[in-house]
Amino acid sequence: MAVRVGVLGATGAVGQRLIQLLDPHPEFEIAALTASASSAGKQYRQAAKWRVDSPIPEDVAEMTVTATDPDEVPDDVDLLFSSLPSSIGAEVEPAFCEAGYVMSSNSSNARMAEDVPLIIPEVNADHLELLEVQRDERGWDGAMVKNPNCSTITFVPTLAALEEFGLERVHVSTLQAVSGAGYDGVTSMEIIDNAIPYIGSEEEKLETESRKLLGEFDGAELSHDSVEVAASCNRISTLDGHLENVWVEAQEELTPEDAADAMEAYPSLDLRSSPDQLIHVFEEPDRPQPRLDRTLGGGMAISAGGFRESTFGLQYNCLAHNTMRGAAGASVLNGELLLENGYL
Ligand SMILES: NC(=O)C1=CN([C@@H]2O[C@H](COP(=O)(O)OP(=O)(O)OC[C@H]3O[C@@H](n4cnc5c(N)ncnc54)[C@H](OP(=O)(O)O)[C@@H]3O)[C@@H](O)[C@H]2O)C=CC1
Ligand SMILES: N[C@@H](CC(=O)OP(=O)(O)O)C(=O)O
Repeated sequence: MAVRVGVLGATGAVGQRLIQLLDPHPEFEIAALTASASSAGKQYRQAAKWRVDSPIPEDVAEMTVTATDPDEVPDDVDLLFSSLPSSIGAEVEPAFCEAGYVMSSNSSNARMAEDVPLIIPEVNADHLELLEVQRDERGWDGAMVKNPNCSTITFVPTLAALEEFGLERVHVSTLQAVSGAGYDGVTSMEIIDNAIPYIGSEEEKLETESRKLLGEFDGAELSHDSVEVAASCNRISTLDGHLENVWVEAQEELTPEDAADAMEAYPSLDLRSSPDQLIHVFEEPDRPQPRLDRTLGGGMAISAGGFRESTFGLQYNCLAHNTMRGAAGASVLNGELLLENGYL
């Protein structure tokens, strides 16, 4: 029987992607949709300005949106996907977990909290056991799992593939699509014929979340990895797909061929939304490119290419679809991991 799920922030850009992925999902059944007070009580088709590139699912369109309040969500909903603005998430997500709901959240609040697992299933599924610590400390029947920032998700799997070489220092520079800023995030007058070398708090997120993801969980505490990470983030005028330039200094000798082989061999999982091949390695020097490569693996694969030796160690480029692998798809994958591990 399918698990009954709810979407918090269901009318937003990420909420709509979540509905697009969850509606046909064989393991999940959409049973609750929440948004702000101005949407509560409306039919979903009236509350949401549907902008996703497939028709609005008819059964979802007929559902009534409720306020984002634990008392408004039916008790037989077992899993919540949250795509709320982080300031709202910080207020309401703990109340849902306290009320017994298990939550897979995309919002950035609490990602760095010591007892909150920040998960990319193919990289650190073992960190999920941190939920036992979380439940002990907070007295929750529910649980909270986070997925990282979309730019973090793009480069961390490639670093995980190189960990055996002893990562010391990483520099990453991003070229981020406009969809990452949301529908109203940057105006056409700002971004056409332009690039913006600033995305608020993004650099700090890449630098800290990456070390948490690559850290070790010993059954009681999570220690962050010692690799030093420096990031520089830029908005460009692509629609979807974050492209990143990465430089890696390692303890061991790390040639371009070693790196390409390690990434190609890095395993995926057999969760329903995991791609068959997690990291696609391109030999062509001008790939990956956002328009050509963002939909690989149904938008859930990472791609990499342009491997070369540089003054600052190994250099390469990587890419992922920011609203699929980087947001809604990442939350769904974490929901599948929670299901597989008996949390639902
Ligand atoms: N856009 C993207 O590609 C990415 C976004 N994210 C993150 O995901 C989250 C959502 O982003 P996005 O979908 O773009 O945001 P949107 O602004 O498009 O959607 C926000 C959602 O939250 C609801 N909401 C707003 N205020 C409240 C409130 N006071 N109480 C309850 N619900 C409220 C909105 O409801 P209503 O329609 O009623 O206002 C809407 O459903 C953010 O934390 C963002 O940083 C992460 C990665 C990528
Ligand atoms: N800041 C990201 C999207 C985002 O909302 O990130 P976060 O999930 O960390 O809030 C971008 O602009 O591409």
